[in-house]
Amino acid sequence: MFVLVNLKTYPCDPIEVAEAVRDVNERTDARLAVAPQAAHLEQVAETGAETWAQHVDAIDHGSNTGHALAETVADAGAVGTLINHSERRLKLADIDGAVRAAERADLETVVCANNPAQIGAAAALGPDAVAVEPPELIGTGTPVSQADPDIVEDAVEAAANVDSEVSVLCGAGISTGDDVVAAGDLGAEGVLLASGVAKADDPSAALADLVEPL
Ligand SMILES: O=C[C@H](O)COP(=O)(O)O
Repeated sequence: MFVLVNLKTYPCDPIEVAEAVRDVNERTDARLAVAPQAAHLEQVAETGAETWAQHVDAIDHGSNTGHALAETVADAGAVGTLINHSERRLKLADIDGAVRAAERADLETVVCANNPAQIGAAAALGPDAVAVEPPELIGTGTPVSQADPDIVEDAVEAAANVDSEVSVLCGAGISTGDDVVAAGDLGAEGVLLASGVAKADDPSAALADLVEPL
């Protein structure tokens, strides 16, 4: 299972979380990665944790201001990027452009979507993975794998119908090892989570709990 921890703009210490991701990753068969804010990418990557960007733009080098260029994100040490997170929604053409930009910079891609229909459309753009996240469950602590298992199974089916090479992650409310196991039982190959780790008093213990049953 792939466990991708998005730090959003939570007021956590990105280095503390990244070191915990690195250390827990060494003790499990699961794959752990962390997605800090853009300004923290380099410091986080230097810890040795697998580092992802939260977003890249559909742009190339040139006359662009206030954007995230995929090559710069990769230079900072990121190996992958989220695209179209529920809190950073893009138009379809910009999702496509961001996937192409990430490919150009050799970044792995996870395109987020709200529901199975959008997952099918996202998979058609050829990312490495898609992540289904019902927006109403994000940050609630109520796991999607428990509150809405059908959405995960339907997303897995929708992606497979379009491109069987595209992996499916699920997210929203995931905070325990049981949630991760339930996601896997529904066909997800990974989970995307944030508050369960970023808001935890002890991020290292929260991460250890997440991967303990894997
Ligand atoms: O990127 C992470 C997702 O939006 C899930 O957030 P959450 O784990 O706080 O529900």
